[in-house]
Amino acid sequence: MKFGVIGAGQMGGGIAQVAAQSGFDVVVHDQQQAFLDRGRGVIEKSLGKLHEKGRLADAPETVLGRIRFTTDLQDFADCDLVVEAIVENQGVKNDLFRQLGQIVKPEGILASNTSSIPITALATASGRPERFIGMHFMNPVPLMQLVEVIRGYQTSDETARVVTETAEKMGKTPLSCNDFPGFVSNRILMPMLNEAIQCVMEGVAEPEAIDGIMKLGMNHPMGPLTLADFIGLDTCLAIMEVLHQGLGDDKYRPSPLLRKMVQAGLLGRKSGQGFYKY
Ligand SMILES: CC(=O)CC(=O)SCCNC(=O)CCNC(=O)[C@H](O)C(C)(C)COP(=O)(O)OP(=O)(O)OC[C@H]1O[C@@H](n2cnc3c(N)ncnc32)[C@H](O)[C@@H]1OP(=O)(O)O
Ligand SMILES: NC(=O)C1=CN([C@@H]2O[C@H](COP(=O)(O)OP(=O)(O)OC[C@H]3O[C@@H](n4cnc5c(N)ncnc54)[C@H](OP(=O)(O)O)[C@@H]3O)[C@@H](O)[C@H]2O)C=CC1
Repeated sequence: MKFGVIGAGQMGGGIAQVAAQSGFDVVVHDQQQAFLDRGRGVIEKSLGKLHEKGRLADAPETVLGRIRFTTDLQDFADCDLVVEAIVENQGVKNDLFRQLGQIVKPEGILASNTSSIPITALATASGRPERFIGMHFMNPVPLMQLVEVIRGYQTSDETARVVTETAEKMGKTPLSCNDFPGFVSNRILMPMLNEAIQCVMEGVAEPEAIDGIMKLGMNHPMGPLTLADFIGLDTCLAIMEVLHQGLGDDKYRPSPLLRKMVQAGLLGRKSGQGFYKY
């Protein structure tokens, strides 16, 4: 299978890495060479760690050798499956899928790693709704077991079968759900993170205490503010906006503090500062 990934950020890089670890030929796109170089560096570091721990079947160079980096979308013409992992913005994703629908061979499947945006709407933009699906990996992709598979209104059984089997070949556990805002994962996770941010805003406790209470008290591997910083506060805000708008209930209102931090450019780990400094 020829596997395409659009976006060499934290998710796109991780998806490309795990696809290559599974033996697929992978092509990865980003808008500029500098972003591809950064993504390649992150993949190299991750492969090095996994190799050290004996968790890689092939040598890191062999895995890396299966990945081609490009700034040209035309290189996706012969892909069997293309997974998009660019910014969580419906307009930007629609534009990309309009282009990919024209470029990728007609039998190719297009998938989005979106955290919350309606799969059915993106499927329409692609012009091939039967061969369109949500393939939602979790962060960090090399370590997390789940792929949430989201069927759009017109996704075919064959598309769902191919994507489920591909996720299994990547060593993941695919679990499926229907196309509702935030799907299952972020409809349940993100309100908790938003509530933790609201607790900071209201002075309920310091960030360290909020994270400590949830880690030690609920056995969560990361506290909610550490996790929000890890995901990216811009992405968290975008997901809350989709939940709020899509479900029409004020219980999903983004915390004003979350909004303010994103406006200030404090995006978490990726910008060097969020609730903590990195
Ligand atoms: C927003 C969405 O749409 C959906 C989402 O993805 S929501 C986010 C979902 N993800 C989570 O909730 C993650 C929660 N956190 C965790 O599960 C864990 O903290 C974790 C799996 C990330 C890390 O595991 P941990 O047991 O806490 O141990 P930790 O010591 O931090 O890391 C384990 C090792 O993995 C390594 N590691 C971390 N990321 C890695 C990566 N990408 N590749 C390779 N190795 C990695 C660490 O460096 C560490 O190595 P050492 O032992 O050599 O130091
Ligand atoms: N962060 C997370 O924990 C998770 C995120 N997701 C989803 O994955 C997707 C990517 O998230 P993540 O990897 O965290 O984000 P990053 O910010 O790490 O990467 C975003 C990628 O999108 C590219 N991009 C930004 N703007 C545009 C644009 N206008 N046109 C084309 N490409 C653009 C970026 O390139 P550049 O460097 O050029 O800006 C970068 O490659 C989102 O849909 C997100 O919701 C899903 C699961 C978990």
